[in-house]
Parts: sequence; structure tokens; C-alpha cells
Amino acid sequence: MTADLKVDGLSVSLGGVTVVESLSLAVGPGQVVGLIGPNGSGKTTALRCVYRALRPSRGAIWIDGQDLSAMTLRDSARVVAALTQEGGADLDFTVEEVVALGRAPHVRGNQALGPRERELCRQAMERMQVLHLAGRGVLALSGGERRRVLVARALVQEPRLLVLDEPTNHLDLRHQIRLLSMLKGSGLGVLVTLHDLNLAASACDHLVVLAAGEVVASGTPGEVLTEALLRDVFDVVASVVPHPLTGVPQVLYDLGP
Ligand SMILES: Nc1ncnc2c1ncn2[C@@H]1O[C@H](COP(=O)(O)OP(=O)(O)OP(=O)(O)O)[C@@H](O)[C@H]1O
Repeated sequence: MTADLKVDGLSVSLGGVTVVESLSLAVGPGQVVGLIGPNGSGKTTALRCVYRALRPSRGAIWIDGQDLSAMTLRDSARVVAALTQEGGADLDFTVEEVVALGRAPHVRGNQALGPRERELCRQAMERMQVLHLAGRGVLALSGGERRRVLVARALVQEPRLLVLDEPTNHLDLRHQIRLLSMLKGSGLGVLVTLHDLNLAASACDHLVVLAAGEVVASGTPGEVLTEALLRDVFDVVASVVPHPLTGVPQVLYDLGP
């Protein structure tokens, strides 16, 4: 099967320290792959290489068989859209202006958006339930509203691969579920980091677990999310039980005495 994304032996050194070591993973067409692991395990660093904010020290990243490093930034932005942790909505723009920025890799210079482009933006805002905010300034939005605007911007980019770093941050429970369900049904390849392991188990077809920059487990949520892994990698004592409706593993925590 041709993978939408193939990461092969990726290593990254920052400030003389190796923070990602020989990471390999693949995201097939329409597949949702979750990158999980404790704080500082290298998840964001790995994602930054895929959306080209960072150059790896070693290894290669292939998109549909094309070497990412050999593509122009404009060409890769037509294929890969990212939702980063940094935000990226700190301009005094309206919601619809920020969403329209997602079309930048597809339009020339200052060319105005045509009817199809404007309709794409409208649909993405509707999908992310921010259409009613279209004329509002992004700086005056709540954290969750702004996050949804940025997902809409990523969608109008019409990528084949979505890379999302903690997309559920700031979202209320309903919007967390809506977003992950949308990603699952989007038909796009998705590489996503999530701290909520129950959401990760429900949303992802495959999980890759990082610890201190190295892959320590990789497989379906059922294969990966075990009580032993929670203890050894996350240093947490928890029970793992099958979800009563779906059978996917769910983690139950106890705060202890
Ligand atoms: N610019 C940098 N220079 C030096 N070290 C860095 C730099 N950026 C990140 N690091 C370190 O690299 C390691 C991995 O960071 P990264 O942000 O990738 O982890 P993460 O798994 O995404 O963590 P979190 O769950 O906390 O978001 C951390 O130890 C971090 O302190």
C-alpha cells in the first residue's frame, strides 16, 4: 500500500541533544495515526519536521513517494496542512480572513478568492461551527473558538495529510468529540498528537508511543494501550477496560489515597 506519509529513521538534535531518535512511522490513505507519549518525549519535534518547521538531523520523510525535503514549501503546503501548538492566529484579522489564508498555497500573489474558494471557506467554517463568528476579530475569540478557526483554515488548504498537535486543547468535550469524529471520517491521512489516551484510542487506527525520543510501542490501540505500558512509559497505575460499545481500550484512573 502506498503510504500518504512515510517517516523513515527520523532523528532530530536540538541544542546538542538528540530529542528524536530513529523514528519510523507510516500514515496510509484515510488512516488516523496517533503519536502519544509523556511530556518532552519528542512528539511536537517529530511533527514539526513533517510540517517543515524543522529540518531533521537524519532520516527522510516521504509524501506519496516524494521526498519532502526536495519539494518547494509551496508544493508541500498543498499536500500537508498543520495545526500547531503555537496557535498562528495572532494577527488582527477576522475569522474569515484567517480561514482564507489556508488557500494561500493554491492562489497566486494577491489574487482575490473566487466563488469556489469562498464557498470552500464557508463550508469549512460551517463544519467547524465558526460560521457565526466569520466577521469577528480572531484576537477576541476564546481559546477553543480560535482553535476551531485554525482547523477550518487547515481544511481549506485541501491537504491530503493533516498534521495536528494537540488539536483538542481548549476544546470543550462536545467539540473534542466532534473534531475527532470529523478527522476519522475525513478520508484524509491524519497524524495527530493527543494526551487524552481515551480519545486517542477511540479516534486512532494506529498508535505510536514515544518515550525519550524513541518508539517504544506501535500498533492498534488494543495492542498498545496496556496497563504495563501505562506503568512503564507514563508512570501511571491505571486499569484498562474495553469500551462497552466499541471494545476499544479505555483507561480508568484512580487518584489514590
Ligand atoms: N529548541 C530546543 N532546544 C533544545 N531542546 C529543545 C528545543 N525544543 C524542544 N526541546 C526539548 O526536546 C524535547 C522534546 O520536546 P517536544 O516538544 O518535542 O516534546 P513533546 O513530546 O511534544 O512534549 P509535550 O507533551 O510536553 O508537548 C524536550 O525535552 C524539550 O525540552
